[in-house]
Amino acid sequence: MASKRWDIFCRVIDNHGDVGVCWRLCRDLVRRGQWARLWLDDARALSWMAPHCPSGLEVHPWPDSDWFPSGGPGEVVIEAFGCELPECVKRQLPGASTHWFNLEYLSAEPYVERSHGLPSPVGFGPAQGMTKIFWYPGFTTKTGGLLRELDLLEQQRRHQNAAFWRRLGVPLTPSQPLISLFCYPHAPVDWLIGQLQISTAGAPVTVLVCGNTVAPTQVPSHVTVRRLPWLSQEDYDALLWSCDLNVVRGEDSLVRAIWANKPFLWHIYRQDDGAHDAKLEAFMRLWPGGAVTEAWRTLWRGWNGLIPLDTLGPVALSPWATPWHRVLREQLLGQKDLCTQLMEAVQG
Ligand SMILES: Cc1cn([C@H]2C[C@H](O)[C@@H](COP(=O)(O)OP(=O)(O)O[C@H]3O[C@@H](C)[C@H](O)[C@@H](O)[C@H]3O)O2)c(=O)[nH]c1=O
Repeated sequence: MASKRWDIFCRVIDNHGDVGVCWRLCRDLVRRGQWARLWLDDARALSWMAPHCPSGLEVHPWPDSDWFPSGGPGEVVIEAFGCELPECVKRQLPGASTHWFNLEYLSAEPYVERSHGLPSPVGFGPAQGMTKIFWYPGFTTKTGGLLRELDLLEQQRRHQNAAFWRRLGVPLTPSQPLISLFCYPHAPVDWLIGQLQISTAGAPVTVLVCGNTVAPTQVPSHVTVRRLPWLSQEDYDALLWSCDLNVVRGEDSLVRAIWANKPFLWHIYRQDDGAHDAKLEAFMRLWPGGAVTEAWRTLWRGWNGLIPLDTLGPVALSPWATPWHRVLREQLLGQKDLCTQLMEAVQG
């Protein structure tokens, strides 16, 4: 496809998912020969998430109300997660840009298929006459898809665990399970560590505490807890490939946990109106049936506070290799990734 100029706008709400998704998208676009500019109101997280900027990709501060570079916006403009475009950009859209997308949050709920691709014609204001398209990432062929680099499987094949752990300074103990832990502060982390003791019958386990995750306080002697610094996004992805069980949070890490091909536990972003409940259930409906899968659903509900933990009884987290995550991954690998779909949408 011919090279186009893409402008992606993102305002950081909290945490790192918004920047994480936009950076990933930009990176993927430039790897496919596109030009991308990422406009951020808070770029601090990029210092660890993205220490290297690939050529073809520029990061800029959020444009102020009356300044935008000469040349105007690119052919494709993406406002991420409903962030309102700056006035100066809106004014220049007609005539400059042929495509305008609002990239939405990821969900497996049914509204995603209904809403993906819906046009919103702008009837007044500086961008009058333009049409904004709602782009919903998702888990079915009727949605905008998931971010997945074209060479992801090749990268995973080439990945060398031992060298990776050496670089991270994590000592390896043969056959000792490794667990990555990335979750919100309200997660019942001590409970999880207690369950590990049951699952492994007291055999040694290493828990790698990621980012700003609160470390467990009640640590039995067979559990080693190590804190990792914020890693680059590429290293974080590789961490998920290298662990035996991944605990992830938010949406970007969820997708990466799926691609990692390892069992995982999702700590969903909690919403005040309780909307996360339906979102979690919708995601778990993607899984295949069976008793083991059902046990994992119960575990996920407990971990996310949807059912009381004391009704769960001991939870067997092992064997680590439960089949449901593999089935899901295989199914999703057969679908077109988000970047391919977006590029096809703007072709011509
Ligand atoms: C732990 C870690 C994460 N990361 C990256 C992976 C992801 O791109 C990003 C984390 O984003 P998420 O997984 O989505 O979790 P998050 O909790 O940080 O982001 C959240 O932000 C809220 C505003 C959204 O509404 C939520 O839905 C969610 O996206 O950080 C690293 O690059 N290095 C690290 O060491």
